[in-house]
Amino acid sequence: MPAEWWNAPTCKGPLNATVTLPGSKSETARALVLRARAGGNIPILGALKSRDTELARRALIPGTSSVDCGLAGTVMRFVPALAAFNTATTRFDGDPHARKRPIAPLLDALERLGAKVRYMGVPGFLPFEITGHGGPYPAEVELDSSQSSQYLSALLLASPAPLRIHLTGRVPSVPHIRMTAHMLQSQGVDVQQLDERTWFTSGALTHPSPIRIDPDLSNAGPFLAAALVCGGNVTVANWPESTYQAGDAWRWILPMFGAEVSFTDVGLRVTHSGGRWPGIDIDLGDVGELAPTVAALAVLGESESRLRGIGHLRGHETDRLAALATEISRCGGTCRVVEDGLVISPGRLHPADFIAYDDHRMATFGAILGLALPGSRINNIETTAKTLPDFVARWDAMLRGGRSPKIAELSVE
Ligand SMILES: O=C(O)C1=C[C@@H](OP(=O)(O)O)[C@@H](O)[C@H](O)C1
Ligand SMILES: C=C(OP(=O)(O)O)C(=O)O
Repeated sequence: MPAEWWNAPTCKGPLNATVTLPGSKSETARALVLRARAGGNIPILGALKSRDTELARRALIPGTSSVDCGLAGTVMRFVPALAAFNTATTRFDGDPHARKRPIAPLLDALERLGAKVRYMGVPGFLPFEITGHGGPYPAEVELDSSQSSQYLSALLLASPAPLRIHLTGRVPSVPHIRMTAHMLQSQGVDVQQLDERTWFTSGALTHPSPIRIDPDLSNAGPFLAAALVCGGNVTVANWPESTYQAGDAWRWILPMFGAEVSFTDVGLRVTHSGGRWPGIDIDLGDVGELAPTVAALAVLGESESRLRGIGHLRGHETDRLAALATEISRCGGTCRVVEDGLVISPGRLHPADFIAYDDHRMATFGAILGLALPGSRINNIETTAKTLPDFVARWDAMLRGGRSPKIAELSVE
C-alpha cells in the first residue's frame, strides 16, 4: 500500500465553479485504434493524454511485439483483436490486477477467426501471445458478450473484412457499442445492428477523416456530484449537444437525487441546495462506469438505494462491487452485494481512510465522500491519472470556486 495519503478536502460552502476536463478516454482509445488501422492517416483533435491512452499509443506503434496493457480495459481488449488480424506474434501482459480481468470470451472468438492464442500464465487471462494470420477470415463468429461490451467493440474496431458477430450473452454498456459503431461509420465503415443479437461490419476504412474528441463526461461525474454534496452549482464546460458517451447519462441520473440540470453558454450546469436527498433505485447496466460515483451519492442519501444491472463490475479495474461494499462500511454506511449490484442503506457516517485499489473511480468515490466527512483520507489518489491527469488540481480549483487549469488549445495529433 502506498505510504502517501491524500487529505481529502471538504466543502467550505456552496460551490460556484466551472470545470474544464480533458478528452474522453473511450473516444480517444477508439480514435487511436482507427488511426493505427489507417496507417497514421487520421488527425485527432483534443485527444486525452493519460495513463490508459499513453499505453494505447505505445501498443499501437507499428512493429510492437510486446504490449503493456497496464490496467486499461480498452488496451487489453482492443489491441489483441488488432493483433489477431496481423501476421506477427504479439505478447500481452499488464498490471497485477489486469491478470484477473476477464478476456477469454474475446480470445475464444479470435481463435474461431483463425488466430493462435498461447496462454503463458492462467488459461483465459493475461499474459498471453497472439499470432495472427493474413486471412481469409470466416465471415461469421459467435461471441459471449456478457462480461464486457469491450469484446464486441474490439471485434468491430479491428475486423478488416466483412464480419457478422452473433452475441450469445446480454451486452452491458450499450452506449459504448454505439460509440464504436458511430466512430467506425465516420470512417466509411458500414456497421449495423442487424437484430438484438447480431452485428455486422463491412471492415474496410474507406474514408479516413479527422476525429474530434469531446470532454470525458464520465470523469465529469465526481465534479457534478460535488454540487450536490456541497450545494451550489458546478458547470462542466463544452458539454457536447449530442454524444454516445456513457457520462451523458448524468443529465437524467443527477435529477433523481434532486439536482437541477441545465445547459448554459459554457456547458452543463448542475445546481443543488446541498446535502439531502432520498435513495434511488436505478439500472446502471448501460452506464456501469458511473456506478462508483452514483454509489457515493447513495451513501449520503437518506433512504435505501438499489444499483442494478452491474454484476459485470466484478471484472473492472478491481471487483468494484466488493470494493464499494468494503469502503462504504469503512465510513459507517451499509452496503449489501447482490447478484447484479448493490443495496446501499444510510448509516452513521464518519470520516475514513479510503482505499483506492489502483482504481481511478474508487479514488474519486473517496474524494466525493471526503467532501462530506471531514478528516477523510485516500491512499493513492494519483491513480486518477489512469484517465484524468491533474485530478487534484482540478478538484482544488473547483472547491476554491475558480476555473480548472486551462486546456489552452485542443491539440491536434
Ligand atoms: O469501450 C469502452 O471504452 C468502455 C466500455 C465499458 O466497459 P464494460 O462494458 O466492460 O463495462 C466501460 O465500462 C469502460 O470504462 C470503457
Ligand atoms: C471500467 C473502466 O475502465 P476500462 O476501460 O479499464 O475497462 C472505467 O474506466 O470505469
